[in-house]
Amino acid sequence: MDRAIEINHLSVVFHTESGQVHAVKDVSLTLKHGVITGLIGETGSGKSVMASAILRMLPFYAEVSGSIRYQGMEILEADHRTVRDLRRNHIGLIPQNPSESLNPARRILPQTAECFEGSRRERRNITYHNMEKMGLNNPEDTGRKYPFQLSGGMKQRAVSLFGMREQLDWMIADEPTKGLDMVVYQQVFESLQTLSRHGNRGMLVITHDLTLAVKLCDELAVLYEGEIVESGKAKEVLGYPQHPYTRGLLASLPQNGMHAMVAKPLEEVHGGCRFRPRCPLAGEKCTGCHPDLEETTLGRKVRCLRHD
Ligand SMILES: Nc1ncnc2c1ncn2[C@@H]1O[C@H](COP(=O)(O)OP(=O)(O)OP(=O)(O)O)[C@@H](O)[C@H]1O
Ligand code: NI
Repeated sequence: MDRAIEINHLSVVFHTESGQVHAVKDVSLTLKHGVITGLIGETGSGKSVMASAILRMLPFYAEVSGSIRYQGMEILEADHRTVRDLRRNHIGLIPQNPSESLNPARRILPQTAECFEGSRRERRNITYHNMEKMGLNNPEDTGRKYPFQLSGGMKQRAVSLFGMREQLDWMIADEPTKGLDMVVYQQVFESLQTLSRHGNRGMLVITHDLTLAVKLCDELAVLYEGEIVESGKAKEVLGYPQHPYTRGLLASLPQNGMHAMVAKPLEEVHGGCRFRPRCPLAGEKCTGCHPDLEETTLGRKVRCLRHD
């Protein structure tokens, strides 16, 4: 069976005391199994909310609409048991906030070993093995520690084990390389790549790191204010960006001269293109009309009226 995750017209609105937050707006995206899809965009653009929607981890005050299909099932309508099975046996998550995902009162080994199957000893050995793959080079020592005794980068790698269960079909990694030094970064990068290529694992990688995105990902979607503004092959999207926002992200990298984009306005933009207050190309028609995500060349989509 096709193991793709098909997201169609996904919207997420949070109803909070201070008002509504429309975090994801009509996103349609197919995550193909066997390739690595990257999700990039500034802080607050809706990346983690999308991951939570796939895993049905959104809070009760989130209003979710649209569809997320996986193996013939509608995830958004699945019952509790199915959702539990989905998280345990199908789609693993490497969460963005390792501290929130680790139990502060338990040592690392028992809480990571319970992701794996087998006898106590087998689980321990698999855990140590995977810790080493993730650059935790002294696993016995790490396993004995409590979360507060680990650095941020070590905690990040410890929670990575949550996504490494053998039987998982999919792994969603939310900022898997954040805060890692170069050596460890390389190790984590290689284990993600190996897991995708040889571990028969579909993968969605959420990151701020465009260098990681271009090296690791096959496909890429760029989110801006909860909307996809550009998508396609990672090398093409970042090699020849067509949306002014993607260009802005690239121009702000140190190796490209750190040209900062115009700051995001505090007020939400209503009507027309949401990026226009920051856009160097914005013209009159960008105010009147909200652009669709249109296919420009094969497999490439852009949401802009003025792209070339
Ligand atoms: N539980 C929640 N309740 C209310 N609003 C939320 C909640 N979670 C996220 N949001 C809001 O939804 C929007 C998208 O948040 P999200 O965490 O998906 O951003 P992100 O792209 O993952 O950012 P970052 O790169 O900083 O992790 C933000 O405006 C955020 O404040
Ligand atoms: Ni996030």
